[in-house]
Amino acid sequence: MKLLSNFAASSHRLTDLQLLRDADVRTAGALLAACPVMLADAGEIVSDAHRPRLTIVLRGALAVQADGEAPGRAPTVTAKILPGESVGEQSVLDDEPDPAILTALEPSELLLVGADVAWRLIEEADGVARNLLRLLSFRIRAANVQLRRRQKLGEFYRQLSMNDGLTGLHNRAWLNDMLPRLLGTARQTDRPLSIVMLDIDHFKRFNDRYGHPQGDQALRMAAQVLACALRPTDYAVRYGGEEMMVILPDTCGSVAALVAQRLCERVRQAAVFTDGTPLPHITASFGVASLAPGQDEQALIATADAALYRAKSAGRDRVEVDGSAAASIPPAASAA
Ligand SMILES: Nc1nc2c(ncn2[C@@H]2O[C@H](COP(=O)(O)OP(=O)(O)OP(=O)(O)O)[C@@H](O)[C@H]2O)c(=O)[nH]1
Repeated sequence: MKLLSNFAASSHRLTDLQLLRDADVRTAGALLAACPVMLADAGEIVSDAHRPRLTIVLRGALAVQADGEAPGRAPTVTAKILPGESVGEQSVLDDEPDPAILTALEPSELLLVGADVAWRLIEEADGVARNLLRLLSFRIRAANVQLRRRQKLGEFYRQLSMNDGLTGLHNRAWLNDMLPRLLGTARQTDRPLSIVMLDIDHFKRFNDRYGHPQGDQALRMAAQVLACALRPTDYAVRYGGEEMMVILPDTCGSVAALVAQRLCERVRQAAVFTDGTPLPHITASFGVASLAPGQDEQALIATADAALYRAKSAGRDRVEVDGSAAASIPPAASAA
């Protein structure tokens, strides 16, 4: 930066400065008179990493870049400071150098006010403290809005990472996070919890015969059946490939078997359409298990999987519950 003059010798007016709006300009003028007015070239870094100070833009513009950027990453511009505006108030109040990086966006004239003068302005020039409070309050509100936006965005991406892209159901990451918690709640409240594992029947044949996109459509349809048939307190998860899981909190095995039977019928009855053309109906096999004392999530899933395997072996398109064949639905005409 190049020294142009002190503020008293410059042509800039105090009343154009945001911090001095409606303030005691006579006192402020006397305090600022000796402060240097500097000329910064476009792209020049003008921040002082060693001392707290107020930088007031008289002409041109400054970019403020947050500190702590990862090396090699393009820094993020968090604010643009225009003529009349200032930066560094927080550093003066904290008596710490400003960690932000200030860069001139164009040839700029800057008034540099050291922390000692800035404090005298606050204490001696009426109106400066009020303007400073207004400014800081505005910045806090703007920072809060930005924070809320980031939180919402973070939540959006978190949700996205917890959902299966094809079916919209919860995914395995969600299951790994949530199932232990749901089991914990069931144990703490001494309430039952059941799960249903389901697997589309002869899905390989369906894919081979009608094509993978049509198979995808069948998976979406099955997911929709689950989403529509369950209570708001139940959860549907895409467990893997063509296998899905339903979690039924507060539900004993016999009720879970009825739910599974209802799902089995609805999957069988639902039509799969591609481009408006109906394809043969699909079926699915279901295994039901209820949380037993001392059982963890792995054991619970293994029990439901074993029941599902039995439903497959018994002819598919049916429901099997825990160890016993508690429910069985006769197979209907299917694509296979
Ligand atoms: N279209 C489609 N197919 C999938 C997807 N994920 C898994 N599959 C297919 O699902 C089929 C599963 O086949 P298998 O495990 O042999 O089981 P199946 O043919 O359903 O036979 P059973 O389970 O014994 O009734 C495989 O061909 C996979 O490619 C998917 O996202 N989309």
